[in-house]
Amino acid sequence: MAELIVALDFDKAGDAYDLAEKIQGVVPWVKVGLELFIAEGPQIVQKFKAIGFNVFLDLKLYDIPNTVKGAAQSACQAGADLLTVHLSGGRRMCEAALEVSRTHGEAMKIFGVSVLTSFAEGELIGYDGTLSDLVGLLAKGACEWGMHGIVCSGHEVEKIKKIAPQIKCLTPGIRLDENGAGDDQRRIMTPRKAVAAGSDYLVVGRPITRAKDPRSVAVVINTEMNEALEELNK
Ligand SMILES: O=c1ccn([C@@H]2O[C@H](COP(=O)(O)O)[C@@H](O)[C@H]2O)c(=O)[nH]1
Repeated sequence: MAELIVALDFDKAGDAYDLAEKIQGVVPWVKVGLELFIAEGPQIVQKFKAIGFNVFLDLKLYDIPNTVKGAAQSACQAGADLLTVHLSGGRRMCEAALEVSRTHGEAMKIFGVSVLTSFAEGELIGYDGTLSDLVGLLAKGACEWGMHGIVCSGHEVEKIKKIAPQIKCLTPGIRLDENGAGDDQRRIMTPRKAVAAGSDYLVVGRPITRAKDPRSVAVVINTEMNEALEELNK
């Protein structure tokens, strides 16, 4: 089953709650990212938990292992269900976050960010290969290290699932119109195609948060996701 996560990229708790109220009952997860977390602090996580949402804390940690371990501990205490670290932080850094998760019965899952969906081919400094190859390489590491999941664009999901069928894929860069996001995202995909490719979680921000009727857009996305799943299970 694929699940929808709505990215609450706001700088005020009030705006985030207003949006969360509109999607309650339709969407099981909210994402708290850097903007909201820095503005409101870790208590924001508990507040969304208290009103029934699972919380994806997308802090994309990248630091020395000891610092990441401390940050993961704080995230776990705040009540996050899922935390991100950058896979490019390497084995020891990712394992430091995983150790915290294991100490707490793996209640908080650790997902590794591969290559941000805002990158297009040729944009990574000092790297001449394809982004798909780089994601594949990082996915192999993620599997060896025991990561719970990988953050990747929809275009890399099939490749990752071939390398590691058991690992979860979380996909941002979701757009209802696949012809172009017209924004900062570069590797985009429709909800239907991302689920058909095998993605387990779709993260959607602006297509829902900036819509006139966020709940209706969330319903449309859920419908696409369910139809794609039914097609897969035929
Ligand atoms: O590679 C990545 C990793 C994380 N994100 C996050 O997902 C949402 C996407 O929001 P949209 O408004 O739908 O573009 C956002 O919070 C990012 O921080 C990502 O886009 N790409």
